[in-house]
Parts: sequence; structure tokens; C-alpha cells
Amino acid sequence: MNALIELDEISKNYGSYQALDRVSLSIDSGITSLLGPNGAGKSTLIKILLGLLRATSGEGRLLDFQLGRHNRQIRERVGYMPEDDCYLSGLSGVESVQLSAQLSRFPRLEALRRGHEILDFCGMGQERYRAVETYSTGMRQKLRFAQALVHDPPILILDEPTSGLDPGERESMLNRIKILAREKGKAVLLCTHILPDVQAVSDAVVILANARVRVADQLEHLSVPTAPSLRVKILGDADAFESHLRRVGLSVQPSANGAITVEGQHEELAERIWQLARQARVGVRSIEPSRNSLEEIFLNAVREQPDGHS
Ligand SMILES: Nc1ncnc2c1ncn2[C@@H]1O[C@H](COP(=O)(O)OP(=O)(O)OP(=O)(O)O)[C@@H](O)[C@H]1O
Repeated sequence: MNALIELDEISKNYGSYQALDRVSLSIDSGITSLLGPNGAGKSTLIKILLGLLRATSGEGRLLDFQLGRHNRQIRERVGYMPEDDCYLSGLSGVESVQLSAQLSRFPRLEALRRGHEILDFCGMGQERYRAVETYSTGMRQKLRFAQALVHDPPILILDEPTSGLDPGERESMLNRIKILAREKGKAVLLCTHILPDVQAVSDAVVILANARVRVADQLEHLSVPTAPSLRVKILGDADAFESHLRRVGLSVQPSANGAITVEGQHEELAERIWQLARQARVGVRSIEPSRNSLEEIFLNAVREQPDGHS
């Protein structure tokens, strides 16, 4: 299947400063998280996707529409939730969403119907009739989300949709994003700094750093370590057991939360660790295949030095 968004060697210079350096990407349906440290080039990339900025070189398309050439068609098919507020004081929540739908050329009554429908989906009750300037952070987030969705676009670009939300609201927002991707078939590009959110919902992850794509892969693939290994938690003296494992020739690394990572093929290694634990008189709390955490993946990607190749 063709990717919904395809970028080929997109570069962007601001004067002599290069904000994007030959970015090539394929983004499919599902949820793709776009990560990167401050200044990595994420906002620049989003603006190019939305047609708000022109790439200095390279080309790309959203659906069947060329970036920089079919901006109107692209904007009709993309729902963008900006990080910052952009509302008109004096309008109520439902009027604000209605206005967004009207700007997407829906007639007034149909726009109002859509506004109510989408605010129901966003879990907004009677507060939709209040002036938006009286809204809490969570309500303003829902409003921006509703405005991005109201014209039912196939592609959503969500900039920090959960920032500033309390844990309950955050979970509800992530659930809505999952419903849109899994049940409604939308492609979601999720820009966030909140790694647990990325872990909770993403199918794929793109990491930008220093203007370049460092990682672009399915989260499932990224989580599998390059060398097979087991993560072992024990009851007893972990340092002493770690030394014991080293003495018998195993390749061992301490990992987070008092766990020990031992390299080797899973089944025979697990058997051996049980035996060694019995000998050392320590209890085994758990043995499980190691997974790369998103934090490790992110830090490794960001630490890597530019190699001069695309
Ligand atoms: N209009 C501009 N003129 C000059 N430099 C710019 C301009 N816009 C962005 N930059 C620079 O380009 C680089 C990438 O900026 P961008 O906003 O795309 O990064 P970002 O990954 O979105 O960062 P953040 O997470 O902080 O929002 C930064 O160094 C920024 O200072």
C-alpha cells in the first residue's frame, strides 16, 4: 500500500541555518509519533506538511497531492491541532467549532450539527455553551482537538495534544486518538515530548535531531534489542549475583530498577540463570526478554553524531 505521507530529501534553510537536512519519510495510517529535542526541526517539518512553509529543496506528497503545489487540497484533508490557543473571544465552544467547519465550507446548520457531534466525542458537556475565554486548559485542549477534527480529515497532525492535562483527561485524550486511528482509519502524526504517551499509543516513531531523521521505524521493531538478552530481577543481593554471573563468563549489564540484563539466547539462558540462582542461594523474582525502552531509543538517537550520510 502507498504511504499516506511521503517525503523525499526535504531540506529547509532559514538564511544560512539549515533546519531540515534531506528528510525522507513514509508515514502510513495508524499513529506515528514525531519526537526530537528542542530545535530539532519538528515545527518546521509540520509547517512544510501544512503548506505554511516551502521546502528549500526536495519534494513530498500527502495522499495524491504535491507539497508546495496543492496546498488548498492538502489543508482540506489535514486536521491540525496547534499547541497554542487560537480562538475568538466571545464565541462559545460550539460556535468556535461550528466556525471551523464553516471555514471548511460546510453550510451553517451542518457545521453546527458537526460541532455538537464532535464535542460529544470529545466529552464536552454543557460547557460548550460558555464563552471560550472562560475555559480551563483541559477544555481548551478539547476545543482545539474538536476544531481539528470537525471536517473529518483523513490525516491529523496533533501538536502536544496532552500537554497540561491531568492524568484522567490525558488518558481520555489518548483513547480518543486511538479510536480515530484504529476505528476510523485516520493517519495521526503526534508531536509530543511525553514519552509515556508515545509508548502508549504509537505504531511508529520518527526521531529528528539536528535537522535530520535519526530513527523512523515501527515501535515494535525498535523495542527489540539487537542482541537477544534477558532482564532478570532477583530477591537478594543483586550486586553479588551480578558478579557471580560475570565470573561464570556471562555478558552482564546492570539495567534500571535493580534488574540485570544478561545477553544470550532466551531459553537456554533462562535455564542457566535458574541454576546459577539456586547455587548462589538467591531467589528469582522474574526473567523476561529485554526490551529497549523508548527513553533509551530516544537518548541513543539524539546522542548519535551526524554521519554525513542520509
Ligand atoms: N523563521 C526562522 N528563522 C530562523 N531560524 C528559525 C526560524 N524558525 C525556526 N528556526 C530555527 O530552526 C531550528 C528548528 O526549529 P523548529 O521550530 O522547527 O524546531 P522544533 O523541533 O519544533 O523545536 P521545539 O521542540 O523547541 O518546538 C531551530 O534552531 C530554530 O531556532
